[in-house]
Amino acid sequence: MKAMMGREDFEAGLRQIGAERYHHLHPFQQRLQNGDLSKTQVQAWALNRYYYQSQIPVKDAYILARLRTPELRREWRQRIIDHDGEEGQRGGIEKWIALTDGVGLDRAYVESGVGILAGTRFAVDAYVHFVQERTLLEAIASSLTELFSPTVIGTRVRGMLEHYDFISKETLAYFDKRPVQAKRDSDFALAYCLDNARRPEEQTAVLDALRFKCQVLWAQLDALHFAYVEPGMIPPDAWRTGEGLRDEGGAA
Ligand SMILES: O=C(O)c1cc(C(=O)O)c2c(n1)C(=O)C(=O)c1cc(C(=O)O)[nH]c1-2
Repeated sequence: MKAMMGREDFEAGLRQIGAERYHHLHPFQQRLQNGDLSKTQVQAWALNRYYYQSQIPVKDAYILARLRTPELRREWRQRIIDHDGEEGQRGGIEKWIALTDGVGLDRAYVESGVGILAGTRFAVDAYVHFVQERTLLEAIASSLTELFSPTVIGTRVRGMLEHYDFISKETLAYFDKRPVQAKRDSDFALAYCLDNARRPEEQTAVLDALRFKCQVLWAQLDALHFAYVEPGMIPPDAWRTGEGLRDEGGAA
C-alpha cells in the first residue's frame, strides 16, 4: 500500500506537476509571448479562450453548491463575482470581451461560440464535467493550476505589449487583477487540499486532478496550434481569417 506523504512532500509533488506540465511550456504560449504570431493567430486565441472564461463561473457554481459551510461558500463565491462582475464593477468575462474587441472581433460573434474549435469545447466541457462528477476534494484540486498562472500571465502580458502593435494595456486589462486573485484563490485551494487529503488515495486523487487540469489547458493550446499554426489544419465550422470581425464604422 502507498504511504501517506508529509505535507511538504505533497506540496512539492503538486508544484512539480506544474513545473513539468503547465501551459507555460506549450509552443503556442511561447509563440504568443515572443511575438511570433500573426494578428489572425492572436484573434484565434482570444476567440477560443473566451469559451474557457465563460465556463469558469459555471464550474465554480457547481463547486459552490457542494460546499457545506457559509465560510467556505463565502470564499468560493468571490470567484464567481470576479468573473461575472457586480454593480459598478466589470467582471472578467466583460474584460475578456474588451480583449476580443481590442483585436477586432465582433462581440456577438465571440459570445455565440460559433467558430470555436471542437478541441476547445471538448477540453473546457471536460473540466466542467470533472467538477460535477468527481469528489469535492478533486474538484477543488483541479483549480490548483492557478498556483502557476501569475508567472505565465506576467510573461505573456509583457511579451504581448512589447511585440504586437495591435495590443494595448487596455486590451489586456483582463490580466491586471488576475495574478492577485489567482494567488488568493490558489492559496486557499492549496491549504484546503493539504488539510483534507487525509489518506494516501486522496493525495493521489489530488495529484491526478491537477494533472488532468494541466491537460485541459494544454489541449486547448494544442487545438489552436494544429488549426492555426502548424500544419494549419482548420477544421470544418471553425473560425477562419476575416470572419466575425467588428464593423469598424462602415469601412468594410
Ligand atoms: O492566463 C492564464 O494562463 C490562466 C490560467 C488559468 C489556469 O491555470 O487554469 C486560469 C486563468 N488564466 C484565469 O484567468 C482564470 O480565471 C482561471 C480560473 C481557473 C480555475 O481553474 O478556476 N483557472 C484560471
